[in-house]
Amino acid sequence: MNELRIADVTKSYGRGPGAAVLDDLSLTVAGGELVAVLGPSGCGKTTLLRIVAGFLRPDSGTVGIGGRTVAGPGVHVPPERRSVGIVAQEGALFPHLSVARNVAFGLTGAARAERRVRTEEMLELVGLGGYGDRMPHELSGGQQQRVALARALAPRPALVLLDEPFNALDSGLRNGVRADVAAALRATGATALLVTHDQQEALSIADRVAVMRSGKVVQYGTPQEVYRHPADAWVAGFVGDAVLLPATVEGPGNTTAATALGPVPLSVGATGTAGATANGSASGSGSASGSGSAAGAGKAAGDGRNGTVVLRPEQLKLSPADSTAVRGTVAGVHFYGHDAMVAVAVKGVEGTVGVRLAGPVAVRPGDETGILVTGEAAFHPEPS
Ligand SMILES: Nc1ncnc2c1ncn2[C@@H]1O[C@H](COP(=O)(O)OP(=O)(O)OP(=O)(O)O)[C@@H](O)[C@H]1O
Repeated sequence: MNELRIADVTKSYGRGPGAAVLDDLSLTVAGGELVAVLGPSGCGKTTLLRIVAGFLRPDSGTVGIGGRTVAGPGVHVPPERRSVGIVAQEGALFPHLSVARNVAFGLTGAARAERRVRTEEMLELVGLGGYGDRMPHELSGGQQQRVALARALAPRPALVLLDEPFNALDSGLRNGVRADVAAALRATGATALLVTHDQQEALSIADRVAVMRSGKVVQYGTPQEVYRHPADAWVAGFVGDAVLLPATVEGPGNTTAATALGPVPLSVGATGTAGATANGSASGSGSASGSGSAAGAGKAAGDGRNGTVVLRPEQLKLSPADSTAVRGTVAGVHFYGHDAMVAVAVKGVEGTVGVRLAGPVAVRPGDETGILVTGEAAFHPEPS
């Protein structure tokens, strides 16, 4: 299978020391896997993709595709010889060529009949069978992106690189096209690296997510691992809405933390006492584990240790104001259709606490309410 192995890659655009855009970055994508590189604008995602594609050379480190080194000391295989298919953000189809000729573009070595069969097969795969004679401008944005994927997959590349491919699509269309693209990639067994700054996109379609910050992979794990056990408070906030509470470990076995919302049970290993890593790096390649290892695993953390508890808004519930729960005041209600977020001001918490509600919202700003925590939380000790 076509594994992608990025090892110790460093790249700077030459603005002196400290200007490294990629900082000793390592990441391994197993053959047939779809990995999303998720990070904020400017963290180096596109630079990484361009190095893998061969449009840029790393300052140091190596890139291997399917066991062959394509970039490294003294090695630079040009892009067209890397067996890499690329799906760009938008507008990447040749406007003067029909859909079929766009898809067939990379099939130069094949006989004409074979090209026709492969082209139609790829268009079927992306749900556009019979569209071969259309011109790109006769397609919607989502259809154009699916043609771009068909074109990338047609020559059976070892690796497919997708650079924010759904950015230009409106939100109604985006979910459907994402799912179709992920399904098409899986159907061909292609190894794929998708770059995005959209956490929903990364979590919903990738097998694993590499969270990038300032040129480094700070966490690498399955979507659930990254969401449930974020490596640090920054990752927690970046991959979803997070409630961060100052906390002190307490209780028998250090399994609970005292917070402004009352005692919160900590997930196994969350204080480093149960020996489990919580950031999912154990199931990764080992080459891209988070530097801020989740929950302080391995660090001595015991009763009285201070840190931060990370909860998700869906772990919080409202209860009657006269219940025994911790009380707060509703500061705002934001309705999103499928759910709503209620912001609650709680004594001892900076800002407000977000509570996600799936059903009807019975509270209004100014109301007193009780607030309950359900489930377990990750704990990040303060550095000692
Ligand atoms: N050709 C270049 N010359 C100099 N600096 C560059 C060049 N290309 C990118 N940079 C800088 O490198 C950093 C990383 O850029 P890159 O495009 O890789 O980030 P990104 O994570 O893809 O961002 P975005 O999501 O906004 O596309 C940025 O600070 C950017 O300004």
